[in-house]
Amino acid sequence: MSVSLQSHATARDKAVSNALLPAGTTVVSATSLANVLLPKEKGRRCDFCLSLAPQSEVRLQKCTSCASYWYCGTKCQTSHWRTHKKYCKNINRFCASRKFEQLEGHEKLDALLLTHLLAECSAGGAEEADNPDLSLFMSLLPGPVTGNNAPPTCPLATSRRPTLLVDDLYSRCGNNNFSIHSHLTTIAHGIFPLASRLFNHSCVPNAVAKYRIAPGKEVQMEIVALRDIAPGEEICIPYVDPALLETRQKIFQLTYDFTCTCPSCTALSRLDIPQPAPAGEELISLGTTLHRFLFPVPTPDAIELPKEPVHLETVPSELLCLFRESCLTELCESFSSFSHDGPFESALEVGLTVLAFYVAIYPPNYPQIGMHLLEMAKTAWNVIVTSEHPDPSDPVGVKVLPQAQAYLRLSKQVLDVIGPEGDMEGPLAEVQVLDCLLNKQ
Ligand SMILES: C[S@@+](CC[C@H](N)C(=O)[O-])C[C@H]1O[C@@H](n2cnc3c(N)ncnc32)[C@H](O)[C@@H]1O
Repeated sequence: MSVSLQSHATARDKAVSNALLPAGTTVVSATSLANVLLPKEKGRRCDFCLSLAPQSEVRLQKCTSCASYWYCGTKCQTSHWRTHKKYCKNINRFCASRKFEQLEGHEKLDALLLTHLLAECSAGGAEEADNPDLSLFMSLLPGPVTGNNAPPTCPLATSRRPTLLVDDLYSRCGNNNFSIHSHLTTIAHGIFPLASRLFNHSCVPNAVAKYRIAPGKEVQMEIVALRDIAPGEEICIPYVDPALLETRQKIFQLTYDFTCTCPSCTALSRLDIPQPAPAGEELISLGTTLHRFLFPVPTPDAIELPKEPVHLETVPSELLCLFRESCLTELCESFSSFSHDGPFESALEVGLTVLAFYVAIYPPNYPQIGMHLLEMAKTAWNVIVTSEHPDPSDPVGVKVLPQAQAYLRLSKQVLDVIGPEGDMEGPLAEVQVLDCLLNKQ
């Protein structure tokens, strides 16, 4: 393995690289011990491999016994039966019970994940000693949420009662629960003990988790280096979205029981971020100043992405009020609305400000930056194809085409580091299609 554990002053251990790991390297790859689909994905995706139902009319196969679990084929259904048979007969009664009905949405998901985990513990050959993944899971640090708060679980049909206590399992679930995502959309939650054992959190991480989803194959988590990682350097991943500038420290304390001391949190604790957050016209005007500060180039097509994380201390003090969560939320909503419904020119303007925020908040090569640049390239393409050309000597395309090409080039530069992820036919395929269209112009 390219990493080893060393002791850490406050986090028990940390993962350090054994050699130079170039950007894009898969540091660790693992399958889940247990996972659960989000309710919105039930029936759309296979409950075993998590892949989407084919686009055609071919439907997923239901489990004929409970009719509540769906599979893309016999192979997945057979593989899932090893654990699914433990709760298949009882799951519908459990989900219709008052104690389950009364739970909040996220607690229902936890209850099902815990049920899947218990089924794994009681499946044949799954005693802790026989199952390295299970013993690794039990070696994880328990979180601050103690077992007494464990949600109800579905009764299991088994003569082999799990020897592990529900409370002990649950106390390790909250702080070791990954959001499985495809192209940045969360589709499921999962337990990946090896990644949990190895990686601490940073809001300026040098690696991220991605998931490979393919029909008939267990979902694979890969931890990918975002930049070159030097030998002996600690490898950290983000536990929560670093864009949660105001709430993330609270989440670390409540869910993970630590205070983050990464360079971004240290800078934020020293800076005096003024209240109230700007909104409306003032937000647009300050946001434009932020993008001019971060991209001091004459035209948008000359933009280059910084090679190092932006130090928040270097941002002019009159722009610090932008680092309230409501600012990015408002700008992202405007970008999304303009890029869907137009005017597309306005989307490009707001989009540049969103890009400036992302570059200030996320480290280089962070997936959100690449995905946003792809949306910018698509929007620029929409400006070109929807514009009327009243003056043939000055078509909009002459101005916007270089922008579209620049955004696409930068998007590819970022997304290539992370490589293929999620369901097939993702953003990298879109980059290819757009590349053909733009280079024909
Ligand atoms: C998934 S485990 C990470 C592996 C852990 N270091 C170990 O030795 O098992 C998560 C726990 O590690 C600790 N941790 C993770 N990141 C940390 C950080 N940046 N600072 C302090 N503690 C951290 C917290 O106790 C957290 O609940």
